[in-house]
Amino acid sequence: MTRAELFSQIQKKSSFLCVGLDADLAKIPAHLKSEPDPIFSFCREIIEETADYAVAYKPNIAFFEALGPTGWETLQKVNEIIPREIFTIADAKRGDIGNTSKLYAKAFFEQMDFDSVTVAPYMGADSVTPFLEFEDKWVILLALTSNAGSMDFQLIKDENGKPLYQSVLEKSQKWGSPENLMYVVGATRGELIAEVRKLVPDHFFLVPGVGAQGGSLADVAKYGMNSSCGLMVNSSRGIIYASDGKDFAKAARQEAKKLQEEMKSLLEKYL
Ligand SMILES: O=C(O)c1cc(=O)[nH]c(=O)n1[C@@H]1O[C@H](COP(=O)(O)O)[C@@H](O)[C@H]1O
Repeated sequence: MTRAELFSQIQKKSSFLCVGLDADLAKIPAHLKSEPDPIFSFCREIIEETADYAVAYKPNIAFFEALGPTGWETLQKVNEIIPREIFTIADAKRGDIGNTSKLYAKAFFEQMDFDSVTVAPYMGADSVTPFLEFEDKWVILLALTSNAGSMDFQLIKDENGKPLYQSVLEKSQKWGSPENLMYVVGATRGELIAEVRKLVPDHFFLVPGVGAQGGSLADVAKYGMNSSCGLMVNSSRGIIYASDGKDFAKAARQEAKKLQEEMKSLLEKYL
């Protein structure tokens, strides 16, 4: 998917919502457990009920890998039922020496036809660029993550006072462009999102951390929105586990709708 196509969908739906498919067998409603593929049934209903409000879906690969070989088949099936105009993110956080990264890229872009994959920058240019060689496919590079552990490395300052995440942003911009490279910036980072936006004015950000992790959607829009929106804000547990009863998908729809309505007013305010 191109950047223009993504932006046009954001405008059409008045939404920049990414629904995170962190589908955990231990948390899905009990009545689904007798289905032949409970995780697929769960994701299918969630997708059907939230597709009107979502511009992206982000299956977190760990939740599928943890099921063993059948988990990969489930992931493939889930990706195939996501409507084609909706952006898909394989949240796999990959990155390795070049020839290995190339095969990770083939797995997610060719075997499974995801639009994007999350990649860790730690191993540097040759671990990331193999993912950037696929037409209309995207790397979403971890920049400033939402978790407490982001302090351990990302916020460490060099001798000039520059935090590591800023070096990641500066250097990695040379590897790709706003047409094939996005950044993960946690919603829990508040005003630091503005610092990131200053360094990368045009790139899209994937912003996890609203909902269960407590980040503020209003702050994300205030500090991070650009003239093409430039944001996809993810919520996983806050949407998909809104209810653990038979009404789980309808409850997910309500949560997605609530976020979309807030996003609509933020788009009207800042775009
Ligand atoms: O790359 C990510 O998606 C990600 C980066 C980050 O900094 N923080 C973060 O929470 N995530 C992912 O975003 C999702 C957040 O889920 P919820 O907290 O349930 O909304 C999970 O799939 C995380 O793996």
